[in-house]
Amino acid sequence: MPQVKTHKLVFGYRRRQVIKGLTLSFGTGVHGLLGPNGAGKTTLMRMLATVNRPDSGTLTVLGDPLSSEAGLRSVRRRIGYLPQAFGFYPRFTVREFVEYFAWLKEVPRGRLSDAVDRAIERVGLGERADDRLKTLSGGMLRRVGIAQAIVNDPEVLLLDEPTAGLDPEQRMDFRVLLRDIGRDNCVITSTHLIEDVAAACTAVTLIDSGQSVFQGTPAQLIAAGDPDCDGDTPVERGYTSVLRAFRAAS
Ligand SMILES: Nc1ncnc2c1ncn2[C@@H]1O[C@H](COP(=O)(O)OP(=O)(O)OP(=O)(O)O)[C@@H](O)[C@H]1O
Repeated sequence: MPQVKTHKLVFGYRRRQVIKGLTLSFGTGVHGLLGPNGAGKTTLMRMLATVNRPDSGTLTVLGDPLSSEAGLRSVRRRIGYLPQAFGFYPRFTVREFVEYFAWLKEVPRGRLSDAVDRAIERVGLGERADDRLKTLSGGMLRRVGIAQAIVNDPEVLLLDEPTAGLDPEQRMDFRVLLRDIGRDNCVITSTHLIEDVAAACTAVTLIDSGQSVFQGTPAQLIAAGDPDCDGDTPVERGYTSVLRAFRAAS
């Protein structure tokens, strides 16, 4: 059974509908969530992370339809979420910050210290664990954000543009981490970097104007590519081809 399922999901800001009946399914693996600016990726991620409640439709995470407060609390312990813009306390050290999230996620006290150290090591910040956040670079802060998202070994990991600001070497290390976590869990990562999808994702979801355009494997997206479409790589041509076909049909 997929870890995350949406059925006819609808969400709007005031009267403007931005998610328009999305039916999607995400199982074990690494899912790249693609779409143009304003397509609704962040809004969808916030709903999957249980921050925004859908106006209508159903959202099922880890088998729970999220209809009770107890269900919500238990699901939140089992997911990890890196928001597009995440706030942090500049005077906290890396370790204090990640520890704080481990505590929020109710990681058992006996495992907390090891879980924090492991998360910090996995994002390559072991040497900076005792440095204050205000002394870190933008890319390092992004990695702290990833560390807090994985500290509870989440079964569903939601990452909103995680590679923004990472240097090429870090991006490659990050892909290894994604593949590692995605072997047994469901990882959904939104990105504008199509090459990240081709390199690290086992599945792709493409949305436009709050509607589903494509769900399949990177190979299927590449196969959908029209050689005459814009794009420097096969996967970019697949992206522009399916988007163009969807817009022409609607
Ligand atoms: N807090 C808000 N209030 C009102 N409208 C919003 C709000 N947040 C987003 N929107 C609108 O909802 C739509 C979807 O925005 P969203 O941020 O989800 O898109 P996105 O796909 O993540 O875009 P990007 O790639 O630029 O990050 C856009 O039209 C945006 O202007």
